[in-house]
Amino acid sequence: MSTTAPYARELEIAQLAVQRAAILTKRVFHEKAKGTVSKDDASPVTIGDFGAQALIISALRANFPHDAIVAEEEAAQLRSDEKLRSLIWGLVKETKLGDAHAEEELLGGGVKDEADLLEVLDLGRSEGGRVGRVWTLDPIDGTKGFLRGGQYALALALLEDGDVKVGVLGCPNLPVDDEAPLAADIGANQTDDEGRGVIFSSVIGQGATSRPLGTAGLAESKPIQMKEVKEMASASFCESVESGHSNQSEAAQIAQKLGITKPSVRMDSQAKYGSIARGAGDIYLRLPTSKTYQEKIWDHAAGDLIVREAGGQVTDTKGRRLDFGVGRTLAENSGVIAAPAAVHGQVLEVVQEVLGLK
Ligand SMILES: Nc1ncnc2c1ncn2[C@@H]1O[C@H](COP(=O)(O)O)[C@@H](OP(=O)(O)O)[C@H]1O
Ligand SMILES: [Mg+2]
Repeated sequence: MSTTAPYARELEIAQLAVQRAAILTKRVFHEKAKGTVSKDDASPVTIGDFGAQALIISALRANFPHDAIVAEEEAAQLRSDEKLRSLIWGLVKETKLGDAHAEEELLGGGVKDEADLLEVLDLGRSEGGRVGRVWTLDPIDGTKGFLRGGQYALALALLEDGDVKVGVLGCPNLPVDDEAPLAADIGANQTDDEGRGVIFSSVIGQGATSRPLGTAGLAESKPIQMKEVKEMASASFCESVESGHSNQSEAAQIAQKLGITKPSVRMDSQAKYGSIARGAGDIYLRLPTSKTYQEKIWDHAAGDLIVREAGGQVTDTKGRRLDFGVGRTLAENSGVIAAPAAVHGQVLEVVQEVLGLK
C-alpha cells in the first residue's frame, strides 16, 4: 500500500519551483543594488516578475500539464520589447537549483527559448473558476517591498474546485528563525542574505511548516503554529505598508477598541500571513480602501491556507471565508481578517462595529 500523503508531489514541485525562482529574484535584486540590472531602463521588479513567473510555470507545465494557471503577469509587453525579452531569457536560462536531481528530474525541461518564454508566461492567463485544478501564482508579491529590500513573497497555491489544497510562500527576506521577533524592515535594503529566507508550506489537513529557503534541495521542515493570544491587549497587528491597500485609521480604531497598545507591524506582501502563522505576530488586518478594488486570488490563496493550517481562521470583513472559485479576483469578498481561530470572532465583531457593518 502506498503511504504517500495526498498532494505530496504537488507540494514538492511547488516548493522546488518557488525555491529556484527565488534564486532569480534575489540575483535581480542584488544586481540592481550594484546597478547592473536596470541599465536597460527596465524595472528590476519587471525583470524579476517575468523571470520568476516563467521558471515556476515551466515546472508546473512539465509536471501537471493539464492544470490551469492564474498568474499575475502576461507576455504582451515582452512580445514587443525584444531587449527586455532577451535580458529575461538570459536570466531564466542560467537559473538552476544547486541540486541536479531536483533541477532535471523534478522540475523538468525548463524554458526552451525566447519563443517558449512567451508561451510559458501566457499559460498563466486562465480565468480560474469553481471547477478543476487551478494554480494561482504571484511571482513577486509585494513589489514595493522587493524594491526597498524589504519583504516580498513568491506565492504559489493549488485550488481544486475553488478550495485551496496546497499553499507555498517563499519569503527571501524574512528571518529563517521562526522565533525571531516580528520587525518591519521597511527600507532595510540589506544586501546580505545571511540568516534570511524561508519557505512556508501547507497542504489541506496536514498542517503548516517552515524551512530555510536555500538554493539546492529542500532543507528539513518544521511544523509551525499560530501563537495563542492569552490577552488581547498584548496582541500585535500586522498590516500592509501601503495606506492605499488597507485603511490604517480604521485599523487603529479597531486596535484601540480591542485594547491593543503595540503599534502595528507594517510589512509588504503575504509575508504577513507567514509571519502570523509561525507566531511572530498575531492578527493580519486588511481593510478595504475603496468599494471598487477587488483583491486578487494570487495575493491571498497561499497565505489563507498556511494560516488556517497553523490554527488560524481567515475571513473577510463580513465574516465570509475567502472565495477563490469566482475567477481571478475575490469578487465576493471585502477585505481580510486573519487571526488565531480562538479570537477571530472577537476581532471580527470589533471590525464590524468600526466599519459600521452591524
Ligand atoms: N487598492 C488596493 N487595495 C488592496 N490591495 C491592493 C490595492 N492595489 C494593489 N493591491 C495589491 O496589494 C498587493 C500587495 O499587498 P501588500 O499591500 O499586502 O503588500 C499588490 O500585489 P503586488 O505587489 O504583487 O502587485 C497588489 O496586488
Ligand atoms: Mg501581489
